[in-house]
Amino acid sequence: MTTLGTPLSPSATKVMLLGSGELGKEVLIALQRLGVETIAVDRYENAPGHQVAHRAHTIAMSDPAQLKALIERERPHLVVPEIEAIATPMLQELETAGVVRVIPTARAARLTMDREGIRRLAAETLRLPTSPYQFCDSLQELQAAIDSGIGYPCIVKPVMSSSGKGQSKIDGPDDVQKAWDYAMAGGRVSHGRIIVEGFIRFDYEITLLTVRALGANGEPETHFCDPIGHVQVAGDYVESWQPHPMSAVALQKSREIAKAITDNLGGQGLFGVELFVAGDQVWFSEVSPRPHDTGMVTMTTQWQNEFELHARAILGLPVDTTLKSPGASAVIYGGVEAQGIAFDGVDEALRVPGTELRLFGKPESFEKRRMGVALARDADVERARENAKLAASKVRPRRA
Ligand SMILES: Nc1ncnc2c1ncn2[C@@H]1O[C@H](COP(=O)(O)OP(=O)(O)OP(=O)(O)O)[C@@H](O)[C@H]1O
Ligand SMILES: NCC(=O)N[C@@H]1O[C@H](COP(=O)([O-])[O-])[C@@H](O)[C@H]1O
Ligand SMILES: [Mg+2]
Repeated sequence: MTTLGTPLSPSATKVMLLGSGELGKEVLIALQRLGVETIAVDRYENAPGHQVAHRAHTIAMSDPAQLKALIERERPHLVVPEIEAIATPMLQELETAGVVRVIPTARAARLTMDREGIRRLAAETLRLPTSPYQFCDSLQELQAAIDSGIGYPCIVKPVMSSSGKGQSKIDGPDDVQKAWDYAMAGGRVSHGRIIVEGFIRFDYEITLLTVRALGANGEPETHFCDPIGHVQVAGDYVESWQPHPMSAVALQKSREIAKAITDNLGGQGLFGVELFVAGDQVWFSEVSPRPHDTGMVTMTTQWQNEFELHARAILGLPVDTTLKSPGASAVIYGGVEAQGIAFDGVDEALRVPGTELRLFGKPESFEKRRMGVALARDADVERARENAKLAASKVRPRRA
């Protein structure tokens, strides 16, 4: 049985988000709607989630001492990681000591913060199909890995990074040094290690949102959302849509892979399982043990979006993953480097039929920082894609 309390009272159910960007902001809103007391944490002031939570804290989440002190001070019932770069060994320590419950589990947060942890689990322990890969600590090791089997083209990524930071494609020997230097500069936590992956020539890639939620008997059950198709540029998502059509065989394989990896990671919550598909062949790429950026489309396509599903699942509540309407999302980048920017054209954007906008409220804009997203629903998913892109293009960020 789940019992929820009253926020800001002794009965409160308290949830702490570690990372409070655009994804955490929506989880916080979903929790607020259930009367949960929310605590938003991020590395900078006035992060999107800070603006909607009961309390906001700014700390270095990768510093175990700061993280421990804050958790001991706030004593949340649940700690919900929202980014990778967190002192996850400390979370494991606190979970083992019974101080907090980490979503979905501290082990899942630790394994997925490092590409090596999750890739070895998927490929070597669970034997899921993945791209060929090697881990390297120097430019020489990278060159040797390429020469001894990974070959060209290949992709280099820092082991600790996300949203394509530090990631680049190597087409031939001339690109190797550049890719190494870029990876060294781009990781989220300074770390000299990279993964080099053989390039998969997929027909399309999907995110399969997979929810582990408690059934009526108290046992975890797995629910799948309809597949989300997406386009990535330089390792960062620019467009997504749902549903993405798939052959019955590819869909079945995708669900089997998603079930295998999420069963192993365990706990309760929503996962974004990233898969590459060519014909009926499916490769596991990676998994987020939390809502996924490409899943923002569910804010317009599902009865319960990915953030509501996460909130419900972690609280032990039932979930419903059914589609409401086909739809699409398109990213709005900052385009300028400035604080407190203004967005022109919001009215023109919202005149595009069936559209909605989310402007995240990030205090500082960078050229390639995701500042908002346009959503569009339409019975025809291709028209939804066009409309989402059109609406996004009408929003013009500028220096205020
Ligand atoms: N081995 C590969 N072969 C072909 N394309 C790849 C490969 N690895 C990554 N990509 C492309 O780069 C994108 C980003 O890669 P990946 O998901 O590993 O990076 P990320 O930084 O963790 O991204 P995010 O945090 O946004 O999920 C993939 O969605 C895919 O389009
Ligand atoms: N692919 C992971 C992802 O999309 N994470 C989302 O981006 C935020 C960081 O944005 P920022 O770099 O602009 O601060 C994170 O807090 C999370 O919401
Ligand atoms: Mg990814």
